[in-house]
Amino acid sequence: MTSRLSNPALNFANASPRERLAGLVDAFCEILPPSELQHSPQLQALGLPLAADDGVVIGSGYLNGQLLYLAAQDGRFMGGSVGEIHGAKLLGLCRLALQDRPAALVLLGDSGGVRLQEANAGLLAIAELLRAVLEVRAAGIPVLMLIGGQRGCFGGMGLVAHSANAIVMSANARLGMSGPEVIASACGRAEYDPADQAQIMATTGAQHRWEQGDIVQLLSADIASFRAVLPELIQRYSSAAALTLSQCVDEHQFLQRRLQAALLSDQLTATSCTAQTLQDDPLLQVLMNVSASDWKLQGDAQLVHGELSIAAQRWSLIALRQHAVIGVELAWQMAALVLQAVQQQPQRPLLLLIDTAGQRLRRQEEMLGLPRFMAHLAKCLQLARMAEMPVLALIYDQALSGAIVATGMMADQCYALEAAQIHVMAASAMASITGMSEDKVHTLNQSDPGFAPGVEHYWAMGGIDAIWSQPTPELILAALANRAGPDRRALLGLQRGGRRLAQYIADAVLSSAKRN
Ligand SMILES: O=C(O)CCCC[C@@H]1SC[C@@H]2NC(=O)N[C@@H]21
Repeated sequence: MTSRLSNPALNFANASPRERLAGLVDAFCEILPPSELQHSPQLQALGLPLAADDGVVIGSGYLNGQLLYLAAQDGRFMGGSVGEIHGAKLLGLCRLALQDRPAALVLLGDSGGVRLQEANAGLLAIAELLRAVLEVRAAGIPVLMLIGGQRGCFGGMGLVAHSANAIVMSANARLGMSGPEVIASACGRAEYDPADQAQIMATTGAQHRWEQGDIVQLLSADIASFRAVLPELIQRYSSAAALTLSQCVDEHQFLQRRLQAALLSDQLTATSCTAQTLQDDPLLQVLMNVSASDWKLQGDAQLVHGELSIAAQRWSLIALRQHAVIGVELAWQMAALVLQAVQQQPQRPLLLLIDTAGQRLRRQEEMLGLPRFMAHLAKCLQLARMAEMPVLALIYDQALSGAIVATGMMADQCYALEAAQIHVMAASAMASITGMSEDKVHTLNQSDPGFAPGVEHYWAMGGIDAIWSQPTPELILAALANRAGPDRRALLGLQRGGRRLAQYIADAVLSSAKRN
């Protein structure tokens, strides 16, 4: 008789993460099995439930004799959300994959994204995971995303899903960026009603994603169906795992057709931007501080782009202004600029100046697949870095959620001005999603480094390279000369004392696997 733990006939949505993994591969072996060391201190401090695996199971198994590394999120624990430990287990697994070269890395996404109770560490964990997944792919190892849980895959995990080589979903599952609660808390229930299941499925459900071409297979709900598609997918992507320029160009054209079909703009504004037109905009001060002359800039109310000189060096520039809100159009337009720079000026460094109020909270954005557009932008930035094009980011005002993960946090180095702020989401939405009172959220936002939007907390956690009082050409050129190699954010968080567990846990994954 098949034990319950390895029964592929089980319904994927109702099965636990360990049941899903045991049914998906042979001889699943868990790395970093449950222990009190994985209890989240932040959840403990808030008096919330704890899990001895922090809501994610990682390990290895075999399929047709091939070694696979796998991770399964537990949507039943804190919505499968990614906190410091949860994220570090996934990061450690990616690093282990780079070292051991399995036939594929298989992620079973079941998550609302950033764990809001660990907002700052969760946001950084997603940024690290997004980059790590692309590094696994760059090493020639396919990354496959399987979505069949009750939670679906949302927020930052929606970005991670779209950074994989392929996504498969069962018909019950959902994939998106902002869920109905988040959108309704910002725009009202008339925009998106959390009680309207039919509307939710039509907006983010697997059938809609399949019809749009966002996923490669639509499956029935049993674990066996997921198992059955893996060999062909592994084979299909084993010689085409890495991100390439032609893939990014194809994706860009595919998304352009989607924008055109929705009658949305795929045009970059050609209106010239001068000191006069930018008057009273904080962006102007930043530009004047770093570059005395020789600007060739165009743009509109949200996006300025072009080229300028910093000391003797010519730079490409992409600047978000006036708390720009990133929806599908703006994400696509920014990706167009990055691709253009990679193709036409690869020797020039790229400067990203960031002021964003986050992702656009609208139902239509979800229909059109906002996380796919934002992941495309992130992938184009990764492509630039892979092409040895230096990418520097400076947050000069606001930065929120997926919008900073897909932009500044994809740069080689990310700096911030003293007065800048980085948030995961607005306090009212945070309260409505977590069930905390708005007063409690405000108190935490004032006092708790895990929540507070001050950039000093992100510096202490390793997410910001340095905080500048004023940008100067000297600082920018020194940053360029000091271009970072592999992602050291977790290590910096440990060294600076603001985020100790991420590096410990990622290292523990590597060393515990060696002992097995
Ligand atoms: O589970 C859902 O239905 C929706 C989850 C919404 C996730 C929000 S969107 C902004 C923030 N970033 C994340 O990664 N998660 C939250």
